[in-house]
This record gives sequence, structure tokens and C-alpha cells, in this order.
Amino acid sequence: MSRHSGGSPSDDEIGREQEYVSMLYQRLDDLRDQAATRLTEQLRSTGGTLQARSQRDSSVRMYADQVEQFSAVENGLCFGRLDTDSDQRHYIGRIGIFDTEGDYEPLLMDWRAPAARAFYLATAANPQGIRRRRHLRTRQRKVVGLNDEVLDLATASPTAHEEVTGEASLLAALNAGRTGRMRDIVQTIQAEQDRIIRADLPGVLVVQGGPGTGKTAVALHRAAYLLYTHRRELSTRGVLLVGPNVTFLRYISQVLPALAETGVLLRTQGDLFPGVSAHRAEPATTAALKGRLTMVEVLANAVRDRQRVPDEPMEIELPQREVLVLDPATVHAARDRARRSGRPHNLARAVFDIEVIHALADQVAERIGADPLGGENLLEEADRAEIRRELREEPEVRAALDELWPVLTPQRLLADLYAAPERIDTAAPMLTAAERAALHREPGGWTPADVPLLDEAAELLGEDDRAAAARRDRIRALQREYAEGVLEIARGSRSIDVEDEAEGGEILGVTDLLDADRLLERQEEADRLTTAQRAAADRGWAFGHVIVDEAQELSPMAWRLLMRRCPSRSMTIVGDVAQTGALAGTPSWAEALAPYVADRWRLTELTVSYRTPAEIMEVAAEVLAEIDPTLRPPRAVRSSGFAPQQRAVPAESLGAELVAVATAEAAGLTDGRLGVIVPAGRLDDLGTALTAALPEAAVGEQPELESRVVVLTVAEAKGLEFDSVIVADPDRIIAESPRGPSDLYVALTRATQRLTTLTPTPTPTPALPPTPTLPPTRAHPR
Ligand SMILES: Nc1ncnc2c1ncn2[C@@H]1O[C@H](COP(=O)(O)OP(=O)(O)OP(=O)(O)O)[C@@H](O)[C@H]1O
Repeated sequence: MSRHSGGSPSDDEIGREQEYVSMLYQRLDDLRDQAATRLTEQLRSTGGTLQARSQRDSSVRMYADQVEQFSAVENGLCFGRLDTDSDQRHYIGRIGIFDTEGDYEPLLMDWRAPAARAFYLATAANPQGIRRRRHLRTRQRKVVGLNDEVLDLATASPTAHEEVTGEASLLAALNAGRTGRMRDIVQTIQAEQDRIIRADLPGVLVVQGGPGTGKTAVALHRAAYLLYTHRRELSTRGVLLVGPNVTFLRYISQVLPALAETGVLLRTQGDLFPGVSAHRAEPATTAALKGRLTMVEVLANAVRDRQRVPDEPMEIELPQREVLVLDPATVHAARDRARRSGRPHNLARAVFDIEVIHALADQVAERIGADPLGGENLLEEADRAEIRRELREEPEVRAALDELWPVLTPQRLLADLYAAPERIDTAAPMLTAAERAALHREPGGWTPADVPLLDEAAELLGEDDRAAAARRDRIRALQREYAEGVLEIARGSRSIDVEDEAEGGEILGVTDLLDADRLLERQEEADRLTTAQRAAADRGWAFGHVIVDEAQELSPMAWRLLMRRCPSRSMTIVGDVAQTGALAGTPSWAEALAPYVADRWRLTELTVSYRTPAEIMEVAAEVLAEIDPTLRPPRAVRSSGFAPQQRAVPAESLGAELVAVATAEAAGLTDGRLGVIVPAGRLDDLGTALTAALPEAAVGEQPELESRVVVLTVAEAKGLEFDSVIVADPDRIIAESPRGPSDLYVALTRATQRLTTLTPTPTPTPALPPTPTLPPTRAHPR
């Protein structure tokens, strides 16, 4: 129990804090200016030894990062103060700032530092040496308010939220209008969240929690915390964060930069195979099929199917020489030998080649070295070696080898498989005819469910030279992007260039002296890519830590891919098995993880919903009971005061009613966002009706979330939130998928304030074909 100090803070008090905060901003400006000046100096200097150039490139990266970081922490730089029992004061903020002129005392303590932890954990019952916790509210650089909590059990009075820290600041954050971009929660992290954020690095940590319990927020802050605490280890190996779709990644994209961390690689499943951007659509049932572990066997069969033995002897016509004949038995033996080598397909090709070439060379030697007198063959081993060398160079021989044991890229293997029903029949006898038919499709782009299959194929095939060349191209493209980025930062700090140079008379910005191509040339000498960039280009990269958000959506094949990216199994897995929408998604964490870590994983649960107000949670709880009566919804931390509206409308006027309600809701928003969640099958017509009436409304595959009104399907709305939400035709949302109730649960829990559901009264809507029902998710998240 803590006591909120009564009355509003005096102007004097705010004035004193303003002085301190202004001093901190002055330091921040100085630090940024220093870094920008050094960046400019480094970019200008040329020549020197290779080592000097390499050091210079490291410095360029370091100063460019610093300029970016110092700019990113501008908002809310300092947000708290701790007064200890021994009358010390610690200001808490986004980064650490030290008194470099004095005795290096911390002027601002990084929120991740061990000593700052009491800011999140201290309670009146366990004050941890803290007498007062102060939340500072700032707008730009101005202090606009203070909230104090005195951690004093004797004088505390019980409040409704004894377990909540910084209640006033927390409620202000939760009730603020949404912007379409997720904000960090660094000022108001709650104790149960803090324990997860600061959990140990090694091992698999599963964070299970209902909607709005802060799983995404916790995952992002944990990434920032781990990078701070294990900087050396993780800055070389990198951190990967996987999210459910591109819209979601855009939604969270500003959180880590605002915490001064830019080194985390954010990816969807569709982008986890370097060189492929998989965003083609396909039926949910096909995606589910591709997610099954059976596909491991299907792909292994598909590879074996490409290792051919001809039915008849194969003739190879060499120019100026007679015809060589490759008989099936020879090829069979060569194939066996190559398979037994245990190497992946492309690397085993060398073994196959040696065997076949030997056999062909013997044929040639037989003819040209035959002793006319009937004695032993006249050719020496050196002659035979020469014949083998020549044969190896013959295009006709190479063509025959390519036909029998082609070197394949994963893309080639999979595209050829999908395109040919007979190949599918051979590779997938264990699937039903209907399933095999579902795999068949023409080439032209990849779906997210193809990505784990490409990855599996890459394992089976091994890397050939072409893949390595493609990787080099990708790295070069990234290096160019980086070079442009550095120059952009230098351009941004140009005013400093000018001031510096003004005294010397020569006014030349760094970008006048250097273009991206020249910087790129310098880059290539020293390979100065960030860890995240190098990791993104390299399929075999082993990350130091992997975080998966909305992890319940991952199929067994996707888990396989992710585990390959993280051999150390240092992972944070965040999700809610009650929200699983994907048909091949995870019904239980134990099932998903067992093949990789058995039961060596830790489960933590988040139990308080910060997003969804109590009134809405009550409605959502009914749907949750349908999914699994033993599951409990999270406890809402607040009420919004708005009772959810459940309206029945004539089916034929759903569009018109939706437009009317959306228009009224949009008009009622002072700031904030309206989300309209519609059944996937009605996105087109309802989206068109809404954009006709509300031109500002964003609809489409990756809708612009900063629009005031956004129209989306449940799959697109996953992980997002809006001030007000309208759910159109909940029954159809349920009917559209065997996991319909989970989809509706997701839809109902997206609002921070207001919820309206529009239910068409039965009849005219055409009946949907019945969908099979899946077994309910497990009662216990394990
Ligand atoms: N400690 C906190 N302080 C302030 N805001 C918080 C806190 N914890 C969570 N929130 C806010 O609650 C909302 C929900 O958080 P988040 O999206 O991380 O939840 P989630 O568990 O991932 O939800 P879902 O499962 O529905 O995707 C966000 O707006 C987040 O900023």
C-alpha cells in the first residue's frame, strides 16, 4: 500500500524539477553534438593503412548510432525520481547520463540499471530502501506534472489497486488516445511485468497472458533490457523478434528506438528466409497442411525424387568422340554412394560426379587403351586421370549429371514440386488425394507457410555456390543502404558542420565530399554491417536471443525453423493459446516445445489486462468460456465507464448500419483511433461502403494504422488496439474458421475504451458451408 501525497504539486516543486530536467536536456544536446562532430570528422578523413580504415569505419558506425540514439530518447528522457531512506535522489530515465565534468556521478540512471529496479518493484510493504517514488510527466522538454507515492505502510490507506505501482501515471497512459503506433511503457512497468523483463537470459521462457496483459510491451522491453545487460554477447550474435504480420511490426516499430535500441531484427515469418519476401495468399487449410511436421518427410522425398536413375541406358554423345553409355546400374551405384555419404543433396553431388565420371572414364580408357595384342590396358593411371579431367569439362557430360543429380536451390525444389502433380504424388504418398491437390500450384511468389519449407529444403540441399553468390549480392545491397543511412545522419547534423567550419572559412559538408558509392567502397574493405543486417542476409545465422510474439500462431514447421535460428535455445516466447487463429497454430506450449527442449522451459503468466476495460472483458469472457470453460480471462485494471453496445440490425442493412455507427463513433473521437473489424469474406464490400462514407478510413492488406479509422479482418487486427472498436457480424467471424471463437475473442478485446457489436438478424445472408470444429485448446496453458 502506498500513499499518494495529497494535493497538486506546488509550482516551486515543478520549477525545481524543471531545472533538473532542463540540465539533463542540455547534457543530451551536448552529447549529441559531440557525437555528430566526431561522425563528421571520421567521414571526412581518408587514406591510411587498412587497419586505420577499419578502425575509422568502426568509429563511423559508433558515432552514427550515438547520434540516432540521443535523438530517439528526446521524448520522456527523464520520467522518475527515487528518494531513498538515506536521503539520496536518483533520477530515472531512458538512458544513463553521467557527470563527465565532475566525479562521474550518474545524473540520470538508465531504467535498466539494477539500482533503478526499485522504481518498478518497491511497494509500501516492501519499500526496498525507497521513501518516495515520483513520476515526472513531461511534454516535450517541459515538466507538466508530478505524482508522488510515499512508500510508508503506517500512513498508507488501502486503495482499490494495491498491487499497481504509479497508479495515476499508469491510468493516464492507459486512457490516453491511441496514435496507431505502440508506445513504450518504460514509465509505468508493473511488478509482474518487470520480473519477466529482467528474467535470466538463458533458456526458453514462455509468457502466457490474456489479451492486453502487456505481452508485446514486455517482449519489447525485455529485448531492450537484455541488450543493455548482455551487450557484448548479444551485440555480436544479435536479437531476433518475430511478429505475426507486417502491419503488426509497423505498429511496434517505434518502441525499441524510443528505448535507444536499434539493433533488434524485426521480422515476420514470411521474411525469415533471406532473399524471399513471402506475402502471397493461400487458403488457411493449405497453410495448415504446410505447417504439419509431415512436410519434413515430404520434402526429403522430394529431394530423393530429384536423384534420378534412368530406366534405360543413357547415351552421351561427345563431339569428336564416340558415344558413351551410362547404364542404370552404374547410376544406381553412384546414387547409393552419394546418399550414403550423408551429405546434403548439393554437396553429395561431388560424390555422385566422381562415381559417374570414373565409370565413363573407364569406358573411354577401355576403347583407346585396349592392347591390340590382347594384353592389359595400355593406359597409365595418369592417362586415366587426364581422361577424367577432360570428361568433367565436357558440357554433354555435365548436362547428363545435371539431369540425374541437379544442383538445386530451395526455391527451385519447392517450385518444381508444387508445379507438378506427379512429383507431389511421389513425394507425398502419406497425404490424402485432396491434400496433395491442395499443394499443387503455379509458380509466382511465396506464402508465409512456404518459408519454413524453404528453410527445411535448404537444410536438405546444403548450400551451393549460387546461394553464396546470392548472399553476397544481398550483403552488398544492405551495405549500400547502410552507407546511404550514415550520410543521411551526417546530413541531419549539417548545421553543426557549418558552425564548425565557419571559423576556418571553408564550408563543406561531409556529403559534398563523399557519396554513398564511395562510402560503400570503404565499407566493403572492412565489412561494417550491423549484426542485425548481417544476420538478416544469412540463413545460417545463430541469434543470441529470439523473441516470438503472438507465438501461438506458429505451426510445427515454423517452430523448426525458429529453433534452427537459435541453437542456444535462449528464447522468449510470448502468446495466448486462447487467441490461436491459425489452423496449424499452437494449442499448447508443451506440445510445441517438447521436440526441442522437452520440459526444460519456464512458464510465466501475466494476469492483468491493461488494455481491455472491465465492461468489455465481461463480454469477452463469455466467448472465452466457449473456447474453453476452464480458462479465466485476465483481470481488467480499470473500467472505462462505457457499457459495450450490442446491436441487432437487419441483415440486408448491415453495411448502412455499420457506416452510420462508424461515422458517429469517428465523430466522437477527440483524438484516438477507431477500428472496424469485419469478417474476412466481407472486407471488400463493407470496406468499400465505409471508405465511401469516411474517406479517411484505411482498408487493405497493410492498412495505414495512423488513419483515424481502420477497417480490418481479425487476422490483421491481431496484437493491435484502438480506442473504439466496432465488430461487424460476430456470428460470421465465428463461422469463417474452425477457430472462430478464438477469432471473435481477439476481435472483442482490441478496444481500450468503447466496443460496439453489430449482429445481423438471421436469414438473408447466404449460409456458409459448415466448417469442421477443432478440439478445444488445453485448459492449462502448459
Ligand atoms: N505497465 C504498463 N503501463 C502502461 N501501459 C501498459 C502497461 N502494460 C501494458 N500496457 C498497455 O496495454 C496495452 C496492451 O499491451 P500489449 O499490446 O503489450 O498486450 P498483449 O498482451 O500483447 O495483448 P494481445 O494479446 O491482445 O496482443 C498497450 O497499449 C500497452 O501499452
